[in-house]
Amino acid sequence: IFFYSAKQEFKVEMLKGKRVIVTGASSGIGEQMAYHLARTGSHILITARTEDKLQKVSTQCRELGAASIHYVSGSMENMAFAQEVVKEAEKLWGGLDMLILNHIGSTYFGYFKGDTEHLRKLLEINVLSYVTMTVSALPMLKESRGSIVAVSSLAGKVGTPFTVPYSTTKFALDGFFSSLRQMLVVENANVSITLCVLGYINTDTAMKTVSHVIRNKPAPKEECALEIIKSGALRQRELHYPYISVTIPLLLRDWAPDFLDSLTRNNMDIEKVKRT
Ligand SMILES: NC(=O)C1=CN([C@@H]2O[C@H](COP(=O)(O)OP(=O)(O)OC[C@H]3O[C@@H](n4cnc5c(N)ncnc54)[C@H](OP(=O)(O)O)[C@@H]3O)[C@@H](O)[C@H]2O)C=CC1
Ligand SMILES: CC(C)CCC[C@@H](C)[C@H]1CC[C@H]2[C@@H]3C(=O)C=C4C[C@@H](O)CC[C@]4(C)[C@H]3CC[C@]12C
Repeated sequence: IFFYSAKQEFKVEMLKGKRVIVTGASSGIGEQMAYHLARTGSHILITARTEDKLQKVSTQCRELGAASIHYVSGSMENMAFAQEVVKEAEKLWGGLDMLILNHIGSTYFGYFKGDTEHLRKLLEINVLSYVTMTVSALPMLKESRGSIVAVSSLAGKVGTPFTVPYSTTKFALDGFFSSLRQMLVVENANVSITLCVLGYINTDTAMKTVSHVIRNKPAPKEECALEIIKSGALRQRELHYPYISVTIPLLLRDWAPDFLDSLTRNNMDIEKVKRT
């Protein structure tokens, strides 16, 4: 099976002229995904809260060769806004080929003090808005035999310390999208779901939040963004990026969980985490 099932190769033409939504595209990995999509000549709709940043990203996308570029600004705390973004795609293009869910609400890397309200808000932004957009986009995606890409984390597959609310939301994405993937097969719907399991990436937010604590080197956001887009276009079930630093912990997870837990802690300078 290994030798005869040659993997399909990614080609730029796969995305040329495709209609794609990218959320959280005003900075970090989402911004880089918009640039890669622009280079492949896709129709792009980007969203986040900060309008002036979206404007700058749009200008850059136009220069890089996007077939078309639009943005809508608003907060994913609001489910009506999540629906509105999908409706905007329908208005613009009358259909959709790929939905890339990438935004997250801001969170802390530190001690969990039982702040249920923060967790509730984060569940809304990181999970419920993903569900809302998926539900609104599914009719169009079924029609186009399109793809859903959900950006998650190693912290949404294994327990990492200091990320209690964040990990809660990312584990939930695995539950929702893995079960939905099964349902789409049962219903004979040809819509692919890709869950992206990412390790530590060098975005400004991540560097500001954890670079003083995490000992290993972050992977580049540009390459990360490209791998996410490729995995979506190839309709892969999961992306592990960076490959080794995600795949090894996932292999250890079910067989040596305590060992993995200690490995993860040893990778951090725990003394440097603020105790406020
Ligand atoms: N960087 C890392 O080390 C890792 C990142 N990931 C995942 O990668 C993805 C991207 O992360 P990264 O690029 O680092 O994050 P960034 O902080 O750089 O980007 C987050 C994006 O989400 C937007 N956003 C924030 N709050 C809201 C809101 N309430 N409503 C709508 N949009 C919002 C931000 O724009 P604005 O503020 O303008 O709204 C921004 O565009 C996330 O899903 C994250 O979990 C996974 C593993 C590791
Ligand atoms: C087996 C171990 C060596 C691996 C440990 C990897 C750990 C340390 C890595 C894997 C995923 C990473 C987090 C992540 O997914 C996203 C964010 C959000 C961002 O805004 C702030 C940083 C934060 C919390 C990252 C912190 C570091 C994490 C936990």
